[in-house]
Amino acid sequence: MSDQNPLPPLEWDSQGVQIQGFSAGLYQIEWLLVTVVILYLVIMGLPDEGGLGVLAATFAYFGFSLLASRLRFFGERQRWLLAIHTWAMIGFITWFLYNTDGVTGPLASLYLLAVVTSALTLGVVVTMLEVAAIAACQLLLLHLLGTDLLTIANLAPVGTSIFALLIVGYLTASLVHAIHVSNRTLLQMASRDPLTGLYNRRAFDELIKPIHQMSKRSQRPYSVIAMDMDGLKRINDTEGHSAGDQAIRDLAQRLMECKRSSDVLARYGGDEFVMLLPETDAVGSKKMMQRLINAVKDDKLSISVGLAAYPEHGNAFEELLDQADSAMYFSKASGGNRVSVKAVS
Ligand SMILES: Nc1nc2c(ncn2[C@@H]2O[C@H](COP(=O)(O)OP(=O)(O)OP(=O)(O)O)[C@@H](O)[C@H]2O)c(=O)[nH]1
Repeated sequence: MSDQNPLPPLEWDSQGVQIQGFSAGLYQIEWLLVTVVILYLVIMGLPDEGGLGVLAATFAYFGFSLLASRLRFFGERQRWLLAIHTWAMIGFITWFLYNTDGVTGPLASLYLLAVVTSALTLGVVVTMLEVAAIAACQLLLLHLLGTDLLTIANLAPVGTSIFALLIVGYLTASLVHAIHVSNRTLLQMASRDPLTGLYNRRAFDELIKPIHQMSKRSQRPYSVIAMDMDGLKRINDTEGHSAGDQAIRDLAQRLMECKRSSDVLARYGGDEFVMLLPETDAVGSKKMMQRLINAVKDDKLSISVGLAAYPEHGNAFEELLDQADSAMYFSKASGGNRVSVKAVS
């Protein structure tokens, strides 16, 4: 039915989507870190003390990253599992620095990779905590390397680099948060009908795909409902366009109240609504629609309804929607305010 680009999941956790999209970038950052470390070791040679340890840690870290990228058992949508990646990164960098040029050398800026990874995916608070963890690691390193922690001259370089990490982490995480917010707003605008707040046609066409696939696999039924309001033009002509708008909103409200939470409801256009009822055959959905017709009568509204069910009326969603549509036109031609299951030629 629709060749448009697929939407992200509609009830999306924008940060979750961001994390998912970022997973490829995460491995690139990890492998960049390993490349920098190996380049350093090739150019500078293995450190006299702990050289083998550094080499072993580098291979272990690379193996961890490779395994995570191949097996995908970390499932980057889960934030705390992604946090494990950044902790592993911080631990590896700390071990590397311990065995090479310590906290005060240029290699300490490798911590930026962990901070940026965290800021892109885990938000401001977690990133600030990660910077605190990096500060603790740096102080521990200074202590292990025998530096006097009580002198300002020794602490100043660490303080400066931590301050820089804080700024980079905070600004990056804030920027990413702003992008989440605007993405969420854009998605809302692209997937909702502004008058009723229901899903629009594009969103509906995307949402029904997984339901159709699931029913096909399990051979469980589902029903497609086409609904059209009766007499909207008359309301517009006699009471004005805003009364027509209100009638559409009232109907949408009723439909929302009557449907189950698993049912997918959308305004398809004008005074036309569609609904998909998972796990419901034609008999069940006809009963439900009859109840709905009675319920909208209380609002002095009337609808014509047509329905078709999978698999009894067709195997493709488009076919079912066509069947439901022609059944709806049959209801309309029969005087409206009724539900029909199959169109009569
Ligand atoms: N107020 C309002 N009117 C709309 C909206 N969208 C479409 N319409 C109008 O609704 C009317 C629908 O006309 P018809 O398709 O003939 O529907 P009807 O008057 O309900 O007639 P039947 O469907 O035959 O019962 C048209 O005049 C459209 O301009 C909307 O968002 N708000």
